[in-house]
Amino acid sequence: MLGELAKPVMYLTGVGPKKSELYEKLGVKTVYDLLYHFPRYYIDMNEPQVIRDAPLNEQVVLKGRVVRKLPEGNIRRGLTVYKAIFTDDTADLTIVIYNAGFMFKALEVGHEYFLVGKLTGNMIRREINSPQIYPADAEPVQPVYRLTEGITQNQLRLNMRTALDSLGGFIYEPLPADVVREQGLCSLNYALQNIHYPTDMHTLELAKNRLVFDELLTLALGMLMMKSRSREKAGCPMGAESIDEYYSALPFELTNGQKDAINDCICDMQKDYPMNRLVQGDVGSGKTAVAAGAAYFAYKNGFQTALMAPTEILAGQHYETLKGFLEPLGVKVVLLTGSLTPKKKEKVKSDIAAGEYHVIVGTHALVQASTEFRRLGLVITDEQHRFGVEQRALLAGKGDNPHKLVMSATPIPRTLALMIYGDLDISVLKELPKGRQPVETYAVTGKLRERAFGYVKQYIEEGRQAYIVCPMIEESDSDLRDVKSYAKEISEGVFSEYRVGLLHGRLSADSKEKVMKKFKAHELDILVSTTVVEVGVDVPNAAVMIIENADRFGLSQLHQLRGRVGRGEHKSTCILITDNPTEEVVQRLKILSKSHDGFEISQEDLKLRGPGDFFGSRQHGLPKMKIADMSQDMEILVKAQETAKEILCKDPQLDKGKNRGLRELVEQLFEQDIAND
Ligand SMILES: Nc1ncnc2c1ncn2[C@@H]1O[C@H](COP(=O)(O)OP(=O)(O)OP(=O)(O)O)[C@@H](O)[C@H]1O
Repeated sequence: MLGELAKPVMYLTGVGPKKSELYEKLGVKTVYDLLYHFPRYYIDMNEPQVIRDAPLNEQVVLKGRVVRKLPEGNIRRGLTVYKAIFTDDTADLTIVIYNAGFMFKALEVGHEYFLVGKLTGNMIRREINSPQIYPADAEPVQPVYRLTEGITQNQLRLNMRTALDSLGGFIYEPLPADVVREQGLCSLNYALQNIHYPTDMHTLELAKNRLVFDELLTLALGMLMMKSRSREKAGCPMGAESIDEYYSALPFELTNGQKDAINDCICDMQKDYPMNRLVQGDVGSGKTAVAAGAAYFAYKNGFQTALMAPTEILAGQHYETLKGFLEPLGVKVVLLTGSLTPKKKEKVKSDIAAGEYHVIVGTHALVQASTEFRRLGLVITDEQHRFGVEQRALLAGKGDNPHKLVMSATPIPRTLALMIYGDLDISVLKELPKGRQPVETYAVTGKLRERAFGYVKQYIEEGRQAYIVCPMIEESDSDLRDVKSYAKEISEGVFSEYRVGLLHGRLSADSKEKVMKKFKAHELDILVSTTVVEVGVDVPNAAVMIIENADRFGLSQLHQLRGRVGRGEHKSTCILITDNPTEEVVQRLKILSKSHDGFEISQEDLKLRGPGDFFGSRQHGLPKMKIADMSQDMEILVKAQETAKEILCKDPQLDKGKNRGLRELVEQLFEQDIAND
């Protein structure tokens, strides 16, 4: 299908072997890769500003002519400055170029140019330093690409032009004609020409829409095909056992959401293909009780359950919780982590293989090839976005195609969740357990730290516990707080009469576990910690949290951190301290004082910080997107999903001739992902 496009870039006129090595650093090996190396942004010269009105100290686009070139000056050795006077008849300015004599020489008096750069000086004497200069007949929208050392913007543009021209206007169209028509898309040929060299912003929009649609459609097809493939295989169908005794043994009444989610699982696990379900719930919504219910159902049916957590701390905690819920009912629970001694590990593993344990909780050690199960029926993963699709598949490969349950607190819109977890069904825990009060949240400057400490004291005196979170482990050159010196300072100073513990990621797994155990058992009053407490740590008696350098964290992360308090019936407080109270920081932190809804907060975070890492595909284990941004391209995402469903409904394996191009796209996208890992 690729034909000409599969040719190595080396064979393009103007590239050659040396440059093609540099191109590899950009992930560009073939002409196809080059064409899909999309611009980061564009410079639009369609509507240049007039010099007289152009603002100072901002990026501007100007059009005019060179009036005069001034004699060159040598500021010091190795630094030559070239100047020219430029006008558009509303005002003049001086172009200043350092060292790049070739650029200066190319300027011709009387000729017209576009200048792109920052105007400095004042309204009487304007200057533009080292501007980008384009002849007046250049293409009006100029792409700006991600580069690597040795390849300049102009070279890349030139090579791109050559690549586009070499295709002679013909590019294989992978989408079926009816899809292109129904979705009102432009052709792929048009899209590729115009994503690089749009004549204006409208053509760019058309091109972008088409390419984003292609990418999201491919992704949606792939995810749906994975889902249906897993349904083809027989699973571990279970019988309709009652789990009433689980409900009655719990120390609390489940919320309706929790009950529905457990029922969803029970229903799924009775089918003859494996369950693939995501339980999504905001911080503290009680996902573990859902997991335990599903595990108990598997137990009643004579199957083992494996629960995989992202950290040792969490694995330890899940182990304690599940033991508490399930052992009174006769279920044997065991913890299997990387930090067990080799001898102990061997023993635990052989007991698991012999079927001595019913529920096995652990970290990645669980996925190691050497762990054998006797009768694995259910695999639960916590916070799956840290694992990714392939890892999940690895664990699921054990046993006889077991049921799969994923728990996630990541608040993402449903459509997006469907895409990210496209191969999963979703249960959402909408409400929090009864009696929870919203965590009172204050954003203050460091000046109020003493008062914040006063609050903490008050809580401790009432029998509660406190977290203090800092961004760093050790002291560094930055002004950021670190847990080590902080813990020392407060335990020798303001909190000397209390028990202070220290937790961070560089402690050994054993020490981490010990500290967490002590904190859980209320043998510590204050835990000074890095963000290792962020995900899932559950100590309901902890009711106050101070977060230092709060401006360093994203809102969603702060929401996760804050979610460590307010998990019991006690009134709770979270104090965000910042020594950088700019207007923007204050606005951002205020959102947390107002909202307690993870979904709303993540939307705000998106608006303020842009998609960033949160939607980074690596986090979700999805193939990398080249142009689609799943947080921004929501409308196209929905259309792509609908189209994918329609196509697969008629042609589940994309075998038909007209869908063959799509099939190749799917294979390419998913294979590439595996290759990159
Ligand atoms: N229905 C309920 N009523 C009262 N308490 C509950 C209920 N369900 C769970 N809990 C308790 O609420 C706390 C939070 O539950 P859990 O740790 O499962 O939350 P989570 O959804 O995993 O949250 P996070 O994403 O923050 O880790 C636990 O102490 C748990 O025992």
